[in-house]
Amino acid sequence: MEDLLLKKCVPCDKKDLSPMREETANRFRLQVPKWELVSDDHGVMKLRRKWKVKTFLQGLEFFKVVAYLAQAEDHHPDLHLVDSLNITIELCTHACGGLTENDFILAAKIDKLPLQQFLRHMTNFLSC
Ligand SMILES: C[C@H](O)[C@H](O)[C@H]1CNC2=NC(N)=NC(=O)C2=N1
Repeated sequence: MEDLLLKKCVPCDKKDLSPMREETANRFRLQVPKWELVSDDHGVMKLRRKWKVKTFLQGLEFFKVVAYLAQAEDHHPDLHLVDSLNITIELCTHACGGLTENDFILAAKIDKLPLQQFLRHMTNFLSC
């Protein structure tokens, strides 16, 4: 499997786009092991990772860094900041209601962002 970091998200407005199967998703996930594979109430597969930030404002700064990456890739994660300090990012491809390679590319690139400055404990750097 090619290095996700060397790839770029592709436009996902194509009608023939279909979500990957769980087996394929599990294979891709080996490259982004900090992300869990989850299914929502409608059975839509997503990637999810959690962090704890130092302050609420740092949470928003965290989002801003992720947002610039998302804009550059034209692929947009769901960003949650709950109970002031708890961040959850979920990735799926809305256009097809499931996971595509784009989600794994973005996950790999988020993992490489220098986010330590925002995080509450160094132990949480690897997620909490
Ligand atoms: C043309 C462009 O690729 C699409 O509008 C993108 C924008 N960002 C997106 N982000 C996500 N997460 N899912 C999408 O289907 C999606 N579509």
